[in-house]
Amino acid sequence: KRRRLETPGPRRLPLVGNLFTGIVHEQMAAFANEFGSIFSVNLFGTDAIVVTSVSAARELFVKRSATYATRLPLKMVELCNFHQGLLFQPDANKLRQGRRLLLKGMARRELEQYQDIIQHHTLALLSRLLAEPDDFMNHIQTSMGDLSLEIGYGHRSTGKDDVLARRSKDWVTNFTSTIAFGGFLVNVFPILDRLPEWCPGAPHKKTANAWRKDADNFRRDAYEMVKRAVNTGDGQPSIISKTLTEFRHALDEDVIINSAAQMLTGGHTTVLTLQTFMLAMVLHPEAQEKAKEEIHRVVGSDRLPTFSDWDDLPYTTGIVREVLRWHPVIPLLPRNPIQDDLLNGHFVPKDTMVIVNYWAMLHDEVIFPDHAAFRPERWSELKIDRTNDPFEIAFGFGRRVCPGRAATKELLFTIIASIIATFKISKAKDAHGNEITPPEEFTSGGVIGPVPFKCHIEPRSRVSSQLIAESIQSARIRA
Ligand code: HEM
Repeated sequence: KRRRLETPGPRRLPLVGNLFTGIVHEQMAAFANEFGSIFSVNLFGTDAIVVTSVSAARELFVKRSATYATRLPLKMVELCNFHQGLLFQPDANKLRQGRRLLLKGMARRELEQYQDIIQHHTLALLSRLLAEPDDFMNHIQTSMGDLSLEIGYGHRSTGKDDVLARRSKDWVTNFTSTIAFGGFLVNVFPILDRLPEWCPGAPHKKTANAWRKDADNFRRDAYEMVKRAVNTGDGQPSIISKTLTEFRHALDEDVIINSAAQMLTGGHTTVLTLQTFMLAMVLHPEAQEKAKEEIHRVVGSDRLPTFSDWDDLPYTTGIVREVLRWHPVIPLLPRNPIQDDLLNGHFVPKDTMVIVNYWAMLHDEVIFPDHAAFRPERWSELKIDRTNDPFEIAFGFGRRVCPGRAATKELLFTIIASIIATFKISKAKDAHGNEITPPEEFTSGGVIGPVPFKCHIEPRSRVSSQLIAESIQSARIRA
């Protein structure tokens, strides 16, 4: 018999529960003002707990990590067999193995061996921005997708016609579509899966069958490609080739296949974060100018910034943190307790969906006054610590914290600082010469990014274009 949640929360309507008609994570954050940082909601009959403060998140996901380390898959994720990666892995042993693989593969000291790959794709992005600036949204996606594919599988994309890169892109797109609660009706009403495929209420079945087949084939083909190369001794350095060479016997083969593919979907968050950065630069030219002055003063104009400049560029690091805070790419993500629990004296049954509201934590008005504004200077005013640093919040907590966090910090800083150093990003103009101000509008779903917008991108000077060309040349010589 279903027991009702006793945790206080907003009043529900019959059948539908709490209706969220606007931006869900913002509306869920607003309820915290009335009900505190842990409250309950009902989503079309499913009871859920929402967590909106860092201290509450640490209490649950760090102190009570054994209870809250699980994340149950949404129905569509399960139907597509996408829960075999890491994000929704239900098997504790496979989860441990998969996390070991990625944490080891993506550790900062490991990344040093991939410096040439990171530099290659950073420069590829800069040169694409130089050649076809209007297509910047796609360039970011292509460059970051290619980067993940090369670090993960040792495969260097040959460009638009590269079959593996296209299949990888499809896998990432399909995976991210399934993880939005409202993206498929069957996620909201799992009972719909009992309908036969021909029934109008079950269009998800055909999609799930096709996506499952494509993903299973892609993940296996990509893995077999590396395995063959390792066996013949001509594998390029990559996370999988290293795994196969160094600790193949400690891991199940299906864990290697699925965890590596999860890295590609994880990498998509950097695409959306960099697109958010571009929007911030168009809307806040003053921030862009300050960062440019800082970079030119500290780094000079005869080399591109690298991660070793992090400590010397506080305003630029403020931009990186503010981009992650302003519109976090993952605003919400669930966890589920593996046993009944008590929260502030309120009963939480096993398997309840506990929604972590990262957006609410990063928009806490007490910690981040004028929270909706993009203000990189707030990071010089704040004493940065675990209660406010986006690198300690936007990447999750405890046992399930993002394994890509250290790599992302390095990558985002290097690319953002390099773009600011070499390009001026400003508003595009319409046919009459009027500036077009893009709206601060974001997609909805499990991972979010800005809706496509236009901007004007030009090299800061002839020296900037030369710097990009020379960096490409010297990278080629080194390779
Ligand atoms: C801006 C960039 C990124 C953000 C904001 C981000 C954020 C997150 C968050 C919030 C989680 C859930 C953590 C939790 O439940 O406590 C997560 C998990 C994960 N992330 Fe990231 N991530 C980013 C980049 C990456 C990258 C580059 C990778 C590539 C390896 C990656 C791979 C993963 C994986 C595999 C998981 C699942 C871990 C698990 O469930 O145990 N992420 N990420």
